Amino acid sequence: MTLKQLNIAAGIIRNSGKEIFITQRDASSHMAGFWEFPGGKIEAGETPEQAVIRELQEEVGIEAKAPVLLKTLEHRFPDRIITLYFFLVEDWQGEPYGKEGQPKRWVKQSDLKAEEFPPANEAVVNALKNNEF
Ligand SMILES: Nc1nc2c([nH]c(=O)n2[C@@H]2O[C@H](COP(=O)(O)OP(=O)(O)OP(=O)(O)O)[C@@H](O)[C@H]2O)c(=O)[nH]1
Ligand SMILES: [Mg+2]
Repeated sequence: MTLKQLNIAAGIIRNSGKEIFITQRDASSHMAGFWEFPGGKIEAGETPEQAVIRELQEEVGIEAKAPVLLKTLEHRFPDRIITLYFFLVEDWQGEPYGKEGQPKRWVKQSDLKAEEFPPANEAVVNALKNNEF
């Protein structure tokens, strides 16, 4: 069996009150119903940074400025292997919203719950909860 290999860039959008903007994955998508850091697939010819900037425009309607790469990790799902690039975004223009109609909320960093996110997010969510970033 060959597993799909995907490269994903996601943005951890954090405001000055240490709240993080998260969105809920569509019922028809992989990891449906889980909450996520907005983002998506890195396209051919794009850097991870270019991809996170584009995805945040498309999904939540902001212009991210100077995203900072926090963590890169690989996760094997039953049907795919993904490499995730997590960026911290603390500077942006616009107000993030669910541009594709997806539910969204701001959550205090300390109130994040790893079990609400796909399993690949566990380490980064726990690091945020523990104030490592
Ligand atoms: N955006 C995002 N994706 C994540 C996270 N954690 C995680 O495992 N993923 C997985 O990474 C992949 C992201 O792909 P996506 O569905 O967002 O891709 P995309 O925005 O390019 O969507 P499209 O395929 O509809 O164009 C999915 O398999 C998703 O389950 C996360 O925190 N944010
Ligand atoms: Mg996406």
